[in-house]
Formats: sequence, C-alpha cells, structure tokens
Amino acid sequence: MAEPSIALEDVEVRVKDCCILDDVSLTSGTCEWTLLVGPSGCGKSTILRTINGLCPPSKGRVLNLGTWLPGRNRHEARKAWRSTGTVLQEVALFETRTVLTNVELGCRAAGLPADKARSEALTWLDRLGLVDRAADYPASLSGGQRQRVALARAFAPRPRLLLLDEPTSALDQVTAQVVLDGISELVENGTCVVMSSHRPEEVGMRCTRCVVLDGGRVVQVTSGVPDLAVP
Ligand SMILES: Nc1ncnc2c1ncn2[C@@H]1O[C@H](COP(=O)(O)OP(=O)(O)OP(=O)(O)O)[C@@H](O)[C@H]1O
Repeated sequence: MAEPSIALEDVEVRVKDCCILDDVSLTSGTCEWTLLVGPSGCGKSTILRTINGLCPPSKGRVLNLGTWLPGRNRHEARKAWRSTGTVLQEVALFETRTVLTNVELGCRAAGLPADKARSEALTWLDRLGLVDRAADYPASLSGGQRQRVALARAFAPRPRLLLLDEPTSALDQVTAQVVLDGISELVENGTCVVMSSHRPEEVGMRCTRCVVLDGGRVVQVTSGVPDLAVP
C-alpha cells in the first residue's frame, strides 16, 4: 500500500497541564478528503496545526508528505510547505498587495513560473467569483471575500496537501458549494485534503472519511459524513 500523505500516530498535544489532543491516530492519502468534525474546542484546529508543524506533539509522531515530525530538517520542512496549501480560521493576507498578487504569490511560493502563476491565479479568482476584485486591496473586502482570496491562494498551486480550517464558515450556501466543487476537483487530481467543519452536511458524501472528535479524542471514523447532529 502507498504511504499516506499525512498520518498522526498516537499523538498527544499538551499546553501546560491541559491535554488538547489525546492519543489521536488518523491517516489520509492522495485523492482522499478527510473531514474533522465535533463540538467547538474538541481539537480540530489543533490537528491541522499539528500536521503542518505549528503545534509540536508532546507524544507520538506525525507524518507530513514523506517526512516525520518531530525530526525533519529545515530543507524537508521548506519542501513540505511548498507543497501544502493552508487556510486557517484567521485569514492572513498580504494587506499591501492586491488580491491578484496575493494569489500569484501563493503560486510563486509553490514554485510556479510567473506566467503560470498569473493564469492560475486569474482562473481561481474567477471560479471563486472575485476576478472583478483582482486589482483591489484586501482591506476593501468583506470577511467572506477575504476567505475566498485565501482559498484561491491555497488552491491555485494545486498542492499535494490542503489543510483547511472551516473554509466555508463565512460563505453563503451557494458560494460554499462552489468552494467545495473546487476542493473536489483538487482531490480528484491527487490532492490530500484535511478539513474541519461545523457544517458536515454540506460536504456530505464528497469526503472520503469523517473523523468525529470529542474532548481531544477520536470517537468515530466513518466513510462519508455520519448521520448525526454535530454542534
Ligand atoms: N495555545 C493554546 N493554549 C491553551 N489552550 C489552547 C491553545 N490552543 C488551543 N487550546 C485549547 O485546546 C482546545 C482545542 O482547541 P481547537 O482550536 O483545536 O478546537 P476546535 O475544535 O478547532 O474548536 P472550534 O470548532 O471552536 O474552532 C480548546 O479547549 C482550546 O481552548
């Protein structure tokens, strides 16, 4: 069997005396979409931050695109970051750069040449309904528009790994489905997606598996979204 794109093995994350993740194990591979669900504070964001190295585990280990954390060197970390698109809850944009440049910079950081970066940036801004705002600066955008710029920046390089923390939280239902269509296309073309959501029903059977968390522990793993009310 091929090595998964990401894996958590018996991961514990502690902050001071507080155990935030407790014995968490999960894997996700190429062309797979893993959805993290559960009540607020159950540890979804911490899992995403642990996968991309922002939150080191106190026990266990984490596989990220071929290298294990802790222990990877700077070169390996840089290589993984270039192949990873990350959109966390706090959307961080380059405020002194235009919308188009924000997305182009994501492509350039991933190694795309300038002309390809421009065309992919325009393609994804168009798909996410923002091409008419390409020359504007982030400060002039709404919260949902800023979220879509961050998503376009993450999607445009077609990364091997996509880490998304509630990527449709600021979007209406129609726009959310456009974003989910984009994620589906990336997954079909090989991307491994790990995504948290408070609205799992909008993802439905698009995802490969759903990991239900409670109190920092995995309580259920299902194919597709289980029929349960997640707060
Ligand atoms: N830096 C930190 N210091 C102390 N506690 C933290 C820290 N980061 C997260 N926590 C705690 O860890 C727990 C899990 O937080 P996390 O953000 O992962 O939850 P979540 O499931 O993503 O929540 P939400 O759905 O509200 O975004 C929470 O109880 C939170 O207060």
